[in-house]
Amino acid sequence: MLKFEDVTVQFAGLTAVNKLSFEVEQGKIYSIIGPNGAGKTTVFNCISRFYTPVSGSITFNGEDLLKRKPHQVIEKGIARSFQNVELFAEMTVMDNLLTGLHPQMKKNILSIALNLPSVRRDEKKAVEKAKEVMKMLDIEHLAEEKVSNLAFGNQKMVDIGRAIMAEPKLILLDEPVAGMNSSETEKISELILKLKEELNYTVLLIEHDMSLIMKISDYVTVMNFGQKIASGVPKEVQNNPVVIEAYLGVEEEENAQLV
Ligand SMILES: Nc1ncnc2c1ncn2[C@@H]1O[C@H](COP(=O)(O)OP(=O)(O)OP(=O)(O)O)[C@@H](O)[C@H]1O
Repeated sequence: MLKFEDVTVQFAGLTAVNKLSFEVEQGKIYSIIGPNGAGKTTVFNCISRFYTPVSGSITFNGEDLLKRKPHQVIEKGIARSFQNVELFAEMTVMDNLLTGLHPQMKKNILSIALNLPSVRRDEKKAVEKAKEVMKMLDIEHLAEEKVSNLAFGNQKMVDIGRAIMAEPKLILLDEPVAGMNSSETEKISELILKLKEELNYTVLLIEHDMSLIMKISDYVTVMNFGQKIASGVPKEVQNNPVVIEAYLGVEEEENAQLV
């Protein structure tokens, strides 16, 4: 579904991503892990088209993603949540979710101004959809709360909910459980599995929480200093000495494990 081939990203002499190649298969949970500054978020920013690689190619369902602009990436079916929640703080949860609506459901300005029946019908559908998403996230009771009044864990839920509103084919989740407590983390873990198993989403996940990664990922790629240093199913990666060394910065005994 998503293919990176030899992708390199540089910022004024710093190589943030170095000849990175990987492929994400449809319907799987694919995780990218690595120490701070490894280049993980830069990978997401390339997919979202905020950054342009200096070389390499990125394709989505066979189409060259690098020819697309950020809003076209969303139209192609790729939505994301952000590491540092990016929401409209002074708007309600419901209104924030509505901003994530699939682009096809957004009507042109003229039909909105004329308040056409079709617009009213779509509005109703959109509100129903937002209610469904809130139910899935267990935040229905917060619908009319201002985002700025919410605890951080709930703000993250809304951020993920907004991405789900677009009904993406591929969802990019950047550290979805960072700053969450264990019950919130459990909720997100169940949600990600549900997205895959019930809604057939493909998930690309960046996360530092190793137990979550090991529990829900189908496949893991490990980055360090912009490069892929290992990849495989969770068990393979977990026992790989190169990975352990990258995380700990020191050689560990043979049977050392990440979790
Ligand atoms: N817009 C930018 N301008 C300059 N340098 C950048 C920019 N974006 C990222 N970098 C640098 O690229 C490198 C990779 O950053 P990136 O945010 O992708 O790492 P990361 O693996 O997501 O880290 P973390 O786990 O801490 O979020 C870092 O050295 C970072 O400072």
